[in-house]
Amino acid sequence: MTAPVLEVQGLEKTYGDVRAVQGLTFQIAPGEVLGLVGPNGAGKTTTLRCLAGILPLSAGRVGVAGHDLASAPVEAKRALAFLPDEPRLFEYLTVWEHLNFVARLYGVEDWEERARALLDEMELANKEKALPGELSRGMKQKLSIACGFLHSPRLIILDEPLTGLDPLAIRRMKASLRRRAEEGTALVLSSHLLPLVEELCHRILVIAGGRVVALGTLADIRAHLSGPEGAGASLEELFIRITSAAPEPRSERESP
Ligand SMILES: Nc1ncnc2c1ncn2[C@@H]1O[C@H](COP(=O)(O)OP(=O)(O)OP(=O)(O)O)[C@@H](O)[C@H]1O
Repeated sequence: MTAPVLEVQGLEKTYGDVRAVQGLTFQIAPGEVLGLVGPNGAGKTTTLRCLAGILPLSAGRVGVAGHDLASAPVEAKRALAFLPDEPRLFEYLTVWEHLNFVARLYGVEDWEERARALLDEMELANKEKALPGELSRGMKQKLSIACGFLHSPRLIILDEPLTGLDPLAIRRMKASLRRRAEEGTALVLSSHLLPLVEELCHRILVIAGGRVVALGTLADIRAHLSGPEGAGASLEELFIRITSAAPEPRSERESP
């Protein structure tokens, strides 16, 4: 069996006395796309930020491409890209300078050729000299994604990747993500757009109240949760059924 790109074991994150995420354990293989879905406040963003090494875990471990995120953070982070829902750009760097900066950070040697290809792919080829202030919301999102793809990460973590994109850009972005998965990149994708998750993801992790309530293919989740009568249920129908009974995030003052 190929080694997993992402290994998560017993991930737990508390903020003060709020247990935002607990007992999260899963693995992702190369080329696999995992969808992370759950109601508002379920713990999705917290989970993604823990996987990216932005938030320290309260308990558990995360391994990326065989590197432990706590004991070998540089190696682990070198293997991943995190694309938050709000693009974060440098106000005084142009589009091209962003790519140059990222290339230098990650030591990408043939970056100019890759950067040009990515700008073409993201339809930003005529914006090389533009500053972020001159870009639309969707263009900023595309630049952030181009920066994330530049070092060919083994794992791409995306929070609501389609926010702000127009219908054509959405179609192209889905194709870009699918292509990277076919090339062996593992993806974790969090979204409230359930048809997107249904379309792109091989497996789906449903989280509610900080806990995993379902993990598997859509067919697994259907079979497990809805019985024969729900055989044709969409992810949206299953989601509503699963999460309407799920708990709120727990306070540590409550009993476990
Ligand atoms: N910085 C913080 N300090 C304290 N509590 C936090 C913090 N960030 C998140 N929380 C709490 O942790 C829980 C999980 O929040 P999180 O943002 O991970 O949820 P989410 O699934 O991403 O929600 P949404 O779909 O609304 O974006 C919530 O109860 C939230 O109030």
